[in-house]
Amino acid sequence: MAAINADLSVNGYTFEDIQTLAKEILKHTSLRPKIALICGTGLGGIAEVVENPITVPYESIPGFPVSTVEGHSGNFVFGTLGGKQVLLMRGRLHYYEGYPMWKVAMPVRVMKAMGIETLLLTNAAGGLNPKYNTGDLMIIKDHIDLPGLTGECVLIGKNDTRFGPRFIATNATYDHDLRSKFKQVVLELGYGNILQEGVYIMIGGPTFSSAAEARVLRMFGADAVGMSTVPESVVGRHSGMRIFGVSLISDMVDMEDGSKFLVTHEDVLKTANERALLMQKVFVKFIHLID
Ligand SMILES: O=P(O)(O)O[C@H]1O[C@H](CO)[C@@H](O)[C@H]1O
Ligand code: HPA
Repeated sequence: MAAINADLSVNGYTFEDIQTLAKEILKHTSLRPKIALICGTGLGGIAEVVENPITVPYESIPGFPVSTVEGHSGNFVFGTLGGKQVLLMRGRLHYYEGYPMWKVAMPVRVMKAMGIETLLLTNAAGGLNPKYNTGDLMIIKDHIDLPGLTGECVLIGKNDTRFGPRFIATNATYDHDLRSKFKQVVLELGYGNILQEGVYIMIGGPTFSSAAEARVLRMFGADAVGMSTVPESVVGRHSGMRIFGVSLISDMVDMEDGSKFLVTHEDVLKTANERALLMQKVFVKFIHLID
């Protein structure tokens, strides 16, 4: 296998590095999926319903970073879901783990090099919209890239146009057709009462928001807050992929001064666990409907 050069001036991984990683991963399977799903915190259970799974641990891929967060196991899983070939990323990389932004989203470039055309993003997020409840599913209709707005956009650095153009529009990132298909599936399964559609804001983490910060995020127009997803969707968009995202509202963010409720990662995992079966059912039917 060729060496990974990781040239920092071109966002760490060169175009050739990405092709090398893709080829290395594809050696494990003859499947060539066009749909990929990134599993959010505690949402890796979706991989358990993948038929004839082929698991490729990140640590078996030379030059690939590992996931360090509980609830993210660190494997690619190839197989069939809803009658379609799929690639699952079970274990994402986060900025707060100490990875630079370009590394956080690098797997999306590898996916593109493997032939992925549609990227499905899932995450656990804190609810900011007072109408939401813990356990709700929020289709992402738009995002706020808070790190990007403050100088940490994932696309910063020299641009190699083989990945995508220097400047890209990020409005209308989340595909309308996929959003309505997902809505249809959740309604058909009888879960319309927990379905929301809203704006996701990314913070760097790993601190959960203070009450004053949470009020600011709400004032910005965000409905849910998390520490992921946006770099992946921006890189997916940059490379011309169709994007869909959904947040599981794992906790309601406290905005009251002096409140005694202190959210923990265990709370987030608990909600994800409670919704694991539903997420499996929804994604099997949803993926079945994707062209
Ligand atoms: O966004 P995902 O990976 O689902 O995880 C969310 O849950 C973790 C906090 O409990 C953070 O990593 C946050 O981003
Ligand atoms: N805040 C930020 N990120 C999160 C939260 C939260 O409340 N829940 C899950 N990820």
